Amino acid sequence: MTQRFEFALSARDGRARTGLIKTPRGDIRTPAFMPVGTAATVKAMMPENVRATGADILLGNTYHLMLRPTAERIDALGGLHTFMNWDRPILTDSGGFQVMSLSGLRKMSEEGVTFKSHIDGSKHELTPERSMEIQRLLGSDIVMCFDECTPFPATEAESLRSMQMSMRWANRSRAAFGDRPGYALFGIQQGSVFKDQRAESAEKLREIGFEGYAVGGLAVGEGQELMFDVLDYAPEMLPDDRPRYLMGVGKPDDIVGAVQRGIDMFDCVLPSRSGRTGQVFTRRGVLNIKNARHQNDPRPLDTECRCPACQHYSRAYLHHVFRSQEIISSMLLTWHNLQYYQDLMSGLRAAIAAGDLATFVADFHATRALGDV
Ligand SMILES: CNc1nc2cc3c(=O)[nH]c(N)nc3c(CCc3ccccc3)c2[nH]1
Repeated sequence: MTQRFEFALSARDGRARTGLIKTPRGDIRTPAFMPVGTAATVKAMMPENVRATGADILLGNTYHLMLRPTAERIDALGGLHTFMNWDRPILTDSGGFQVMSLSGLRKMSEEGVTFKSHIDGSKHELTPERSMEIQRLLGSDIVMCFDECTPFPATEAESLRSMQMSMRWANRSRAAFGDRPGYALFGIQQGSVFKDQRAESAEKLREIGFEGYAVGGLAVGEGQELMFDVLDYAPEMLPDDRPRYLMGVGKPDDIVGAVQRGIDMFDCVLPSRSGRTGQVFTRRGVLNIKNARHQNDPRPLDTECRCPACQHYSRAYLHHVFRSQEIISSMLLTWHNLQYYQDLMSGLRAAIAAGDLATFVADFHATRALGDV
């Protein structure tokens, strides 16, 4: 086990890369999908079962945990790893994105953001310094800079102002983070869909220096085509030898396209959240188990899947427990969707290592086009 945070690339295929992030709490195989554990739990999953799907790292959330149960209480109880019984790496977001998407009444300034809790209306403040302190109290292994995710659409002027404030906040985040061997601080590139601004942001982050870099400001409603247009140049503006994390992405085909464009790390609520609404990901596309067409179907969700849902239950059963709003429905569908995502990532890693990513991607799309999900 290393006491340092290291990233080693083991193979490349075009712009795609596969490698390993080594941390004191364990290794992360890249390209990696990181399940979201917002309130110190991946909903409907026990941590050992999240690990069983193949996940090497989980995500936590500064915004949610600072409101409830508070970072100070989690720290007093031994930190987030002990608190949620996950001893492998945890990445936490810095909170700004969630404030803008969840909180009531908020005021932005150069200092940071003040807002009212969506839980009880109490007043709170987040600044780069406070965000670093919260993430330190939580004990997260990968800390994200406090930034503003520029809303989409934004004019060039709005985007430039927002990005430049995020870069000043990145400076303050780096200063407040301090010297913490084995822990990593990731910078977040902004600049919306403007190439020159993405370049300016990347240069500023490189100047400051981070252990990893995120492409922020995407998956905010711009659509896949525009996202891929940005990814055609933005990732490669970031240091080649450090992990690149595309925040909030995404659907399986978003991930495949982003891996082809040089992204190493992903997070998305889709597999867990949509699982609870009956949406199921399979190699032949997406189905919704709520549909009456499944009520007599004895087949598993996906014949190639090794998860408990596919090994022991029929579509008919899963339809029944979903319709009956049984708790096991959320458990089995979440497990299956997370397993599907992890199997997709291990397929991508193997394909890059073998130098035949193009074949993998062609098969991925062809299988989904077969229909008959
Ligand atoms: C769904 N789309 C989406 N686009 C995002 C852009 C940004 C961005 O530009 N800056 C930051 N800081 N976060 C972003 C997030 C949240 C990702 C997250 C959620 C939960 C836990 C850990 C991490 C985003 N999510």
